[in-house]
Amino acid sequence: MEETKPKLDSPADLEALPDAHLLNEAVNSFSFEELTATVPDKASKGERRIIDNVSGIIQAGEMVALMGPSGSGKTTLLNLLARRINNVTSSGKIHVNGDELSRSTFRRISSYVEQEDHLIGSLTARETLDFSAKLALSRSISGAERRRRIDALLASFGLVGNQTTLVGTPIRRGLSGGQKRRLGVASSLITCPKILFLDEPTSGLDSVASFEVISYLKDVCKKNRLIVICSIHQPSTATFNLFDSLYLLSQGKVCYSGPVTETSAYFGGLGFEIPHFYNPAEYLLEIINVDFSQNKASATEQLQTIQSAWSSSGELKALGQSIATAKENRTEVTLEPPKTRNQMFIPLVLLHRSFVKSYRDVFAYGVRIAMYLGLAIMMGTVWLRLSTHQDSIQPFVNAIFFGSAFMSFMAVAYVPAFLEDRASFIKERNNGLYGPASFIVANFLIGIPYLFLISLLFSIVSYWLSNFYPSGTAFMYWVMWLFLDLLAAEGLVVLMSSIFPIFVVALALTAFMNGLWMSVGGFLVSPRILNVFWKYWARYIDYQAYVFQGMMVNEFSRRNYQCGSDCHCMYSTPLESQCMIDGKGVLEVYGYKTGKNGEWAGILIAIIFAYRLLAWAVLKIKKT
Ligand SMILES: Nc1ncnc2c1ncn2[C@@H]1O[C@H](COP(=O)(O)OP(=O)(O)OP(=O)(O)O)[C@@H](O)[C@H]1O
Repeated sequence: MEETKPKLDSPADLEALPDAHLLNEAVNSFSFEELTATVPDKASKGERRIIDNVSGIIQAGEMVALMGPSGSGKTTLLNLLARRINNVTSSGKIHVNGDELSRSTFRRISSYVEQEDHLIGSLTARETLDFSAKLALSRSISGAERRRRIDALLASFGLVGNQTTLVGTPIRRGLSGGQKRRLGVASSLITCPKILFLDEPTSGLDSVASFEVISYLKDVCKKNRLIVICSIHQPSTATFNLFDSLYLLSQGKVCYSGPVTETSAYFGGLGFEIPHFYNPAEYLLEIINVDFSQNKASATEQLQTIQSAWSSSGELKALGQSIATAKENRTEVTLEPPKTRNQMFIPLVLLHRSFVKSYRDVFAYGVRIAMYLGLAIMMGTVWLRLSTHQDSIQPFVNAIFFGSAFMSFMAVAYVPAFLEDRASFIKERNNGLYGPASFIVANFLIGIPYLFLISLLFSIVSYWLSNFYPSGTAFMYWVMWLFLDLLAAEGLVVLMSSIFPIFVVALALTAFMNGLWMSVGGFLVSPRILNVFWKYWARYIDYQAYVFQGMMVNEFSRRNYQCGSDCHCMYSTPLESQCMIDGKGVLEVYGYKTGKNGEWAGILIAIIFAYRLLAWAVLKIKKT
């Protein structure tokens, strides 16, 4: 049915502030020829074309919809056009102003907005744009100019009234779905791209919110001569009519490409009259859809008729002519020389952003602080006021194991927060904002104060309640071991989640690795009798082993324990004649030497850096 055109939130929002920086003067046309993508086909053991010979040309100021039934190849085509494809075999040519551009120049003039927003929920709309601007823009751009650009973008996308509203987290409601989408688009415009790709910018939105997103986008596109290409599922009539051109795909082939205003005449000419009061997008999708048809054979025949009509159409010939003319009149894309960004400044901006997130988003660190405090109270009350009688020796050892191994095991709670940060990083890296080194450095630095706070709080509660060796120095050593333990455990989470950025897999693998380190760490099986397979490699890179032995030495190197009234000592040490056990005797059973704190702390620091370095290497290689 024909819908009425929804109204925008506030027409005043559309009175955008001057946004001359967005004006595209460099790109006049974007053309592509004979784009084809193939994937291996398991059924035929051959290849399957998922994009088949697609050509087109888009002029500056034009907003284009890539439309088609589910699985028709919209996302693949969008990724091909954006030169982001990396898991299919592709061929064809892409030109800007009739010229072939290098990948790096293409990156500079284009931006990609993914379906998932990957916005940081605990930032306000304005802060989101401000951090994007700080990351993207050269420091030679003044603060006043940056604020002017942000004001212009907020106004252009109707977000002035919501600039101080949080994006929203699972427990704090923030912007609406449509406002979030508009903010995501606005933040991708901070780098002033000339060509903007959007993957289903209206998915998950109702028709009013979808209309708003697209109409704000159209306004910005027209005013600034941008090229905007959106894949879109099934727009309402009002939204469909906002687009200038349509690329209609089915089974990877073009069924029509050209002005939206001419679709009705074109399909009418083929005998597919779009009924009055019917959503044209819905009708077009219906006539080219084979999957949901009752009669597959006749639907396939109909689709083939439409596709062959297009391939022999005058419109396609005219399109080929326009592409050829653009190539003949090739003009160079002239851009200002790239302004260098201060690479030292980027980790600081990321650090600042993570800091804001960490104190606003209870899930980032708040939940973990509470969890560790709970564990500290549990540990302190279970191993409550242990004495220096020999009966407490084993409970002390057990408590040390719990304090080191279990604490590092619980670092898996960091997986979701890291995956969220990683997703933001991938999006921002793909849009050329910063690389994995800045991300890893900032992520490491922001964790330090929080992990130190967790170590200190945990120790204050549990150390004294359990009655570990009561001296200030021993307490500080304990805090140090725990702190290094948590830094290494977090490094392991970062590494595993970088390799396998899927929540359940990252969680399972981190837990598996920690389980392994726990098993070979020295408590469950004494290093003296650990089998050679594990003994000669795993133990040396097991961060938990160094923490365990450091804490053991901290407790047992300076304390003696009473054997009780019957003078039957569990450990034979030189103090046996005095009915006492020298704590060093306990260490001997485990094979731990004293005086090696510096060496062990050094190895732990090396392991911490190795985890981060490996994570950096993984992020450098893995692009998605
Ligand atoms: N890397 C790949 N390997 C194998 N098949 C692929 C790959 N990428 C896409 N395909 C297949 O290509 C076809 C087109 O996929 P694409 O995601 O581009 O369609 P779409 O129109 O965007 O679908 P939807 O609207 O459901 O998101 C689908 O059949 C999909 O399964």
